[in-house]
Amino acid sequence: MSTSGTSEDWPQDHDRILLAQVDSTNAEAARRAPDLARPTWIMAQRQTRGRGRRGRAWSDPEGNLAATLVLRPEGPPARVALRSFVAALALGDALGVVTGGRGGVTLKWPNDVLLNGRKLAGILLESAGAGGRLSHLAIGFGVNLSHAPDQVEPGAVAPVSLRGETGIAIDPESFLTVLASCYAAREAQFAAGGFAPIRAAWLARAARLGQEITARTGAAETRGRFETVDEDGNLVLSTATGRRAIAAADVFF
Ligand SMILES: O=C(O)CCCC[C@@H]1SC[C@@H]2NC(=O)N[C@@H]21
Repeated sequence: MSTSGTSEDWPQDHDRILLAQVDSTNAEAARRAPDLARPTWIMAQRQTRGRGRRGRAWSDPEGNLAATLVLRPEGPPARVALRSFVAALALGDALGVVTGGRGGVTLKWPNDVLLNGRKLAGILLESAGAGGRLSHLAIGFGVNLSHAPDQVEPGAVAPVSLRGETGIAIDPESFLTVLASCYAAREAQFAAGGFAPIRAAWLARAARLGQEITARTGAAETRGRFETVDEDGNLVLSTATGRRAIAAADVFF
C-alpha cells in the first residue's frame, strides 16, 4: 500500500504518504526528500529496520506509530536542530489531546517523551546537506501506542505503551493526524517567536528538572543537578566542578 492524501483535520500545507512496510521511515525520507515540494509526513505500518538514536535499533511492532516529517528548513544547522524541542513538545501536545489532558506526560532531554516516568516515545532527527546548508531535515517519531518493546538498554528508562498505561487505544493513522496538527502549531510558534517560547514550554514539562541526573557521551559521564536547557538547546548541569553545558549525550536518571 502506498497512498497519499488529506483529511479534514490534516494541516493544509503538509502532505502525507502512508506505506504498509518500509525499512525505516527516516531512510525513506532521505530517499524521497529531493522530490518533495512541501513538508511531508511518511508513515509506515511496519518498519523492518527502524533506527533509534546513536545507531541503536528501534523495535516497531504493528500498532505503534512510525512516522517521519520531512522539512526543508531555512537557516543554520544549529537553529534547524532546535526542532528537536519543537518535535518533542508537539508530541507531548498530541498525547495531551488523546489522553484528554490527564497528565503524566513529561519530556526527557534531548527528545524522549515519557508517560508516568517511563519511555513512551523517541524522536530521531537526521539531516543532509553541504556547505553549512541543509537540503532536508527528517524528524522521525516512534510512539509505543499499543506495545512496549521487551528489551531495553541497561540503565535506560523502562518503556511503556499508551494502551498499556492508560487503556486508550488509538490507531497510528488517527494519532498521526493529531500529531501533524500539533506539530504545525508548534512550528508556527517557532517561526513567529524563535526558540524562547519553545524552550519555556519544554522546560515547563521537563522530567527531573532540578534533580541529579547523569549525562553520558561515549565513555564520558557527567553527574550533576539538571539546571536548565540553554538558548542553544544544551543540557546545563551544575556539577561538583562547576556548570557544564552539554550538547549531545544520553541521559540516565
Ligand atoms: O532512539 C530513540 O529514542 C529514537 C527512536 C526514533 C524511532 C523512529 S520510528 C520512525 C522513524 N524511523 C526510524 O527509523 N526511526 C524513527
